[in-house]
Amino acid sequence: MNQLPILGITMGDVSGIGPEIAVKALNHKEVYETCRPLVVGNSDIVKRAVELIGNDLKVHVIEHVVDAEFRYGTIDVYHRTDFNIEDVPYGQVSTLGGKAAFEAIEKVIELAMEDKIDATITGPLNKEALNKAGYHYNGHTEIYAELTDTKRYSMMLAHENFRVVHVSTHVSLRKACDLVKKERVREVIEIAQNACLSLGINNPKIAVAGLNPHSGEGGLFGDEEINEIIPAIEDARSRGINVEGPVPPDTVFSKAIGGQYDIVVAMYHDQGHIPMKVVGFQMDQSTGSWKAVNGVNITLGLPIIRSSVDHGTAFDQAGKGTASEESLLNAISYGIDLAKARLNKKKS
Ligand SMILES: NC(=O)C1=CN([C@@H]2O[C@H](COP(=O)(O)OP(=O)(O)OC[C@H]3O[C@@H](n4cnc5c(N)ncnc54)[C@H](O)[C@@H]3O)[C@@H](O)[C@H]2O)C=CC1
Ligand SMILES: O=C(CO)COP(=O)(O)O
Repeated sequence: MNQLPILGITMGDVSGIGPEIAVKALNHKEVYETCRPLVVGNSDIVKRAVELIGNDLKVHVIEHVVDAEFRYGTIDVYHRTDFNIEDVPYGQVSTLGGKAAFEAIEKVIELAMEDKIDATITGPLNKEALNKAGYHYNGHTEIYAELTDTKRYSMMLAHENFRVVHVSTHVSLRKACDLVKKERVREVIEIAQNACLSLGINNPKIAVAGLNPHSGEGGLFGDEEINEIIPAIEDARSRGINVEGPVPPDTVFSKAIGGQYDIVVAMYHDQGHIPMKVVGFQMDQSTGSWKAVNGVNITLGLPIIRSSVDHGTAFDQAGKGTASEESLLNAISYGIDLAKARLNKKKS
């Protein structure tokens, strides 16, 4: 590739830590050596974040992607949604915050669908604010699926070589059990396989977690494994996919971290999220503050690339200048790799 990929970065909810971590990430010179980043969102909010951090980054407002300078020291901002920043104080849920977040996502998706940018990178949304503003979605995943007209998709979390893809995400635990169906499990196995291939992993080894304790213990603790999960695995195997399971959910993640699997298919949100965050989020015992907040959230199955932080809006830390930009840097790095793989695939 002659030119570096163009990344459109949203700040998520403007009352959270999203703007701060966007500005902190773009203060890393090496980011500009690997991609051409621009921020999509309100330019006054970016200026507020620059003031909060106290660095000397300039803000360059653009109306078209071609106007961007992509130069370290200046943040190109594709301005969206006018409002007074006093109306969106730090740490508060507001309809304005929800509206601004949605409009930035809508725009970044449009830019990617029009091939004006190569990947989208998203900051954390506050789902309460989003819904208060009248956008009735559970998160980015569902917004992206609808606005790109995608029917087969799934959420993947990754921390280095540890990857988890989910059969369901933002539903109640009760409903999540009902969503463990052969067709969906098989679909997610295929999505996992394609994700690994696009990351350059040949013949990926996929583990499918069970739903119940000890994967149901032969039907003693639930029959989803027998009726839904095993048939899905057998079906995927018959199509040449290197898949194993149901692996008891209490040990499957340790095995994956130990290098036995390239990706794990988790049956519901917290089954996959908890191990990922135990690994990526590390608290300092002596200070009680976070010393690491790592990991990335990728929506698989879309016609465009969406890579995201895997933490939330952290309203408790908003406006304090203490937020970590690590997860956003992870998301940028993943977005670059996926964009390069995609551009290479288009060429071949
Ligand atoms: N990618 C996204 O858009 C995500 C959005 N959310 C949303 O965020 C909101 C708050 O969710 P919570 O469950 O409280 O999770 P959270 O991730 O915002 O906060 C959990 C803990 O981690 C800390 N934390 C999070 N990110 C940090 C960072 N970059 N640097 C330092 N500390 C950090 C927070 O201060 C808090 O102590 C909810 O509305 C939730 O739906 C949650 C996860 C992902
Ligand atoms: O809340 C999240 C993970 O639990 C993030 O969801 P989205 O990626 O759909 O916004």
